[in-house]
Amino acid sequence: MKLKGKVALISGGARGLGRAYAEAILKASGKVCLCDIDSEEGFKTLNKFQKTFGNDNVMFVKCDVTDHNSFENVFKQAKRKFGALDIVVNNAGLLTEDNVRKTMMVNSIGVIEGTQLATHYLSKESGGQGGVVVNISSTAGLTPVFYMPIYVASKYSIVGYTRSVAQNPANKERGMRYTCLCPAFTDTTMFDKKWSDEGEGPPPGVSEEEKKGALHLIEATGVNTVEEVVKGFMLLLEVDDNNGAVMTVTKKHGIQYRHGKPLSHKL
Ligand SMILES: NC(=O)C1=CN([C@@H]2O[C@H](COP(=O)(O)OP(=O)(O)OC[C@H]3O[C@@H](n4cnc5c(N)ncnc54)[C@H](O)[C@@H]3O)[C@@H](O)[C@H]2O)C=CC1
Ligand SMILES: CCCCC/C=C\C=C\C(=O)C/C=C\C/C=C\CCCC(=O)O
Repeated sequence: MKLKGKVALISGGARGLGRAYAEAILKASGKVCLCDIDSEEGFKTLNKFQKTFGNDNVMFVKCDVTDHNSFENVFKQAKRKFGALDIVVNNAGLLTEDNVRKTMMVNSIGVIEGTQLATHYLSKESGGQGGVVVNISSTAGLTPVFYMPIYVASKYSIVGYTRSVAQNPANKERGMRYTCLCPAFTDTTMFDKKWSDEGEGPPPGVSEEEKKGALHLIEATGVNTVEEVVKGFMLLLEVDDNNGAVMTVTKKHGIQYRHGKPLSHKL
């Protein structure tokens, strides 16, 4: 897909990787509708982007992806402002091990409902022009990690869901493709590289013992920069014949496509 003039909706776009995906699309002369539950950060990002890319090319809508009406309102507003929608990035996510319902609601159901809304609002069948959905999972959606089993469960669900939706024979007629991006540890607020000492601390529900395991794993695997992940993300948008693609971005191996095989390492 050539990104010039294309319109993207990005959930969790106020900061971190979502904001970086948005910036990359804007730099490629696309237009972006950011949505996020954090409106303070969302409007800060909007102001910054408007200064660089112009008021006509970017908007922000406050939204909680676990509230279907709130999420659908973003699709409606984006179509109203920009007249079309071509790309949906289901990126909003959180990492906590002490609230299974919230984790599944945001990381799993938020992505599934975002995909359903994307199919409805983008599909040629319902008056759209077709387009691409990028669902954000994690390498923790392809391999077990003992200190974050709930997060892992939420991220595995996205890989299976995206692969399944991608197999629908109706996609061709609808002009839709569905892809999944699985970054390894990446240097954002969620990761907070100082969490082991003076930072915010490890995610809620992670014990001291598990913290040691996490540190060991982080040391062994390394930490992606945001730019490295954005490079993979842009490839998923730009390459047209990748329906069903699952891409990992890791410090050691860079960008790789996965074909249903589990990662080789044991954790
Ligand atoms: N940072 C990392 O190491 C990795 C992150 N990921 C995934 O990438 C995505 C983005 O992560 P980061 O940018 O690192 O995290 P982040 O914490 O910096 O950003 C996540 C954004 O999602 C928003 N959000 C959370 N709950 C929401 C809700 N209910 N409705 C709307 N927005 C909501 C937050 O307000 C925040 O702006 C997440 O899905 C995460 O699981 C995947 C692999 C590695
Ligand atoms: C205790 C948690 C530490 C902080 C982690 C913060 C964010 C992590 C987000 C993720 O999505 C986790 C990403 C990767 C972990 C999963 C597997 C590691 C193996 C990756 C590899 O082989 O390089």
